[in-house]
Amino acid sequence: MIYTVTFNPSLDYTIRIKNFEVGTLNRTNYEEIRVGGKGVNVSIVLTSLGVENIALGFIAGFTGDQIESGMQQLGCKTEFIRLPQGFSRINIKLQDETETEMNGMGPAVSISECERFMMNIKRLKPGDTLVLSGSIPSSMPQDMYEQILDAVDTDKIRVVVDTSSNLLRRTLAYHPFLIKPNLIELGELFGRSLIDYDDIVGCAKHLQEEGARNVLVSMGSAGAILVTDEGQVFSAPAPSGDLVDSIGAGDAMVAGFLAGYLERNSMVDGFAKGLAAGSATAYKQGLATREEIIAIAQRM
Ligand SMILES: Nc1ncnc2c1ncn2[C@@H]1O[C@H](COP(=O)(O)OP(=O)(O)OP(=O)(O)O)[C@@H](O)[C@H]1O
Ligand SMILES: O=P(O)(O)OC[C@@]1(O)O[C@H](CO)[C@@H](O)[C@@H]1O
Repeated sequence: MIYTVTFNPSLDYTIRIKNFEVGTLNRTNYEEIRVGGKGVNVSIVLTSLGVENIALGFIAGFTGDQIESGMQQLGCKTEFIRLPQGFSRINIKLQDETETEMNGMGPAVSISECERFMMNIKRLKPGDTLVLSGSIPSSMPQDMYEQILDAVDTDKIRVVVDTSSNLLRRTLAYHPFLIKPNLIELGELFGRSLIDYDDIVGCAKHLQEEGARNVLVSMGSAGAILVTDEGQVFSAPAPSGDLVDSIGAGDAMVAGFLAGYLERNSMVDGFAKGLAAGSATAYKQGLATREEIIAIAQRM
């Protein structure tokens, strides 16, 4: 079984405003609300690809109800812990010439609720996959990912981590099966901006020395590079297409990678499906469906 973890799921309110101006009234010319949060997005794409999974995390209030029912309508299995107070966040994605994101702080999570969450982790079995995605709300212990990794045997459970650079680095000592930094996050980890192929591969290998097994570096329109624990390096540009909205492309890539990898335990299949799922998502509004991913994969 694959379990995805999203501590702070969201409703993503995507709006377009022509010539957005700060400090004045702006009106939208496009708006849409979708269920979001990194692990939630991974669950939605996995489900669309026919890969069974369970979404874990916390929800609260009317927005939390909407997140849960929205996911269930998409066929996802959810086992969220419902918080007694507050509401799950609404993240604003403002599209103008550029993309501006305003992510909410989300509801407060108490220590006892964190302890309750840890009970979920105890039930993981050898062969399961655990996807740790996204930020940790400020109300929660910032070592929550480490607490989880302390409780699982990462030799027997495949752990995938996709989170901000500082939280990501703290998980490396636990030997996660896969980490997926984007180019900016990888650059933050090494204190410089990365553009050179050899430099990127070198940094990925450095993260392996720090403990990561496989490192998938996503590079937006430039595609991705995968450095495996067997020393192979795969790299490919993104398949061609017209960018519509890249939000969730990284999450789709994680889901595509897992779906592709788990079919035959093949890194190259994971890499190809991850790339297809990421770009298929970037070329449409919202997350790509199975059909859209297959269509892109067929012309790669
Ligand atoms: N503009 C784009 N054109 C084509 N493919 C893209 C584009 N943006 C993203 N992708 C595809 O999606 C993959 C992941 O994208 P990206 O590197 O932006 O991840 P990310 O920063 O984690 O994304 P996000 O946080 O928005 O989910 C890329 O490797 C690529 O295959
Ligand atoms: O605030 P976090 O947890 O870092 O990221 C949350 C988020 O921006 O990531 C997803 C896209 O990857 C969105 O659906 C969601 O709004």
